[in-house]
Amino acid sequence: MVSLFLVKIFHWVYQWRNPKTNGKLPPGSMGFPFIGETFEFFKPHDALQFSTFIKDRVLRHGPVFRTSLFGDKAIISMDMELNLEMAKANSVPGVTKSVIRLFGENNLFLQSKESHKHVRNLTFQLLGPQGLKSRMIEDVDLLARTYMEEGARNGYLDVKETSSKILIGCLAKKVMGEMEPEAAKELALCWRYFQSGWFRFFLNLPGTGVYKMMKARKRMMKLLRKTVLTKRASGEELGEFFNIIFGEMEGEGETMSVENAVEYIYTFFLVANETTPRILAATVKFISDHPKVKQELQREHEEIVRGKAEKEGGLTWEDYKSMHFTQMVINESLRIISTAPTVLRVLEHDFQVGDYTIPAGWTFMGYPHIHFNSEKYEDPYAFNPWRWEGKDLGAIVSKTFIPFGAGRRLCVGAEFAKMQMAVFIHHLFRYRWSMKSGTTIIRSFMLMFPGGCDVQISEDTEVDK
Ligand code: HEM
Repeated sequence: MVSLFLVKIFHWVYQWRNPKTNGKLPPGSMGFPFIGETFEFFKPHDALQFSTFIKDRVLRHGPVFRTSLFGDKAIISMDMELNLEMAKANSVPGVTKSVIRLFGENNLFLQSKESHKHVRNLTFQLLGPQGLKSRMIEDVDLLARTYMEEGARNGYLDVKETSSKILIGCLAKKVMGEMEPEAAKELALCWRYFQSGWFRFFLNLPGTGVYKMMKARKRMMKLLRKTVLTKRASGEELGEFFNIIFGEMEGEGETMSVENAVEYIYTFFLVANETTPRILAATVKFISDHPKVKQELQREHEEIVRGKAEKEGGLTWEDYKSMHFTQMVINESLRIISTAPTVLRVLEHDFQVGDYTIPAGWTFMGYPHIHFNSEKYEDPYAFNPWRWEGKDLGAIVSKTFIPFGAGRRLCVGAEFAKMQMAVFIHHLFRYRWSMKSGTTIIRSFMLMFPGGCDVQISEDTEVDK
């Protein structure tokens, strides 16, 4: 009996380590059953370098190898051509089971090609250049100014947290219109439970990050749903986003159910909050570490302030577009901090790569290794915004630059993120500021700041005072 059990176990382990395919799999190892190589993959590392997990395997197996992460079979690729091909050929997002649970099984971003196309078009109306210009920049500007002033009064501000507050504040207003103070408070509270690390574990067990996130999700969805239904019943104005989503602006019929609309909006809150604040905090750290960059930014932003007829005049879209050096800094920061995969897909069909076959159903994770190719970027590990001089700063994707992914799942919030970062930097440079010494950036898939990411600013150091 025992020996039969052992044979079964060995067989199971053998099958796990040698998955069946229609061809030859790329080299690699699958680790332990179920857990795979997840823990090694997540070991924290210097954020400006690829992890030892990746480096070791590239040395051992070459730029394309197999592994198992988060309970799924996966292919990791450092090959840019393959990454772009996969991004174009596949439209199913490569997200973990915990992420699917969090985003909602019926989330339109995860549904059929048609619904995905529809939400992308819709998002473009909300967050594309026209939407940002006409309805976003003003709010981001006002919130950034307000929080910066608050920080100056306190003597410091946490960059990640402040960026998060700006994002949530701005999205909440666009989504809900004027919100009951109680509801706004409750919405802010939900974020406390949205901790990093939630995507790692695929089991929703009490005490885990996933469990807390799922609870927060439920609360937030309930709140959004209630606000929408109450406002609609009383004929009160919803925010501009819901007006557009429900097609009321153009006097069209309803295009999306309340349920789907709430889930769609929730996706923004979640994704936006997990990305921009971290990248922005890293960018501020890079600026702080490079005095010449800081000096050039100071010059650019002082010039914008000087050019204003009124000192307190808000930023315009033209001001934003005139921030050339700031945009060079943002691009450089996005390039150098991209030490994580940016093209994530589940393969829809078997895919042939040279002698190897990548099976349908496997997760594909494409790393932007090209960002560190010395033929494309001289001295690639150096933070040098001037390398972007004369380049198209508006492009969010190219053959050598994929911080926002590529193809059919290219980030829909890229323009919004870049604008928010630029506006934040502008307001930061209204003060003489310094980053708290000892700030470090590590990566455990996501960017982390173990010592925090505070900057010291004060009212006395306001430029032009
Ligand atoms: C600097 C900040 C950001 C970075 C680096 C970033 C990066 C990415 C990446 C790498 C992808 C996957 C693309 C792929 O697999 O090809 C993605 C997708 C996505 N991002 Fe962003 N993102 C950022 C900010 C935002 C913001 C602010 C929002 C929303 C307001 C947003 C919404 C989304 C959505 C909805 C998707 C899924 C798109 C789809 O499946 O069609 N992102 N992002």
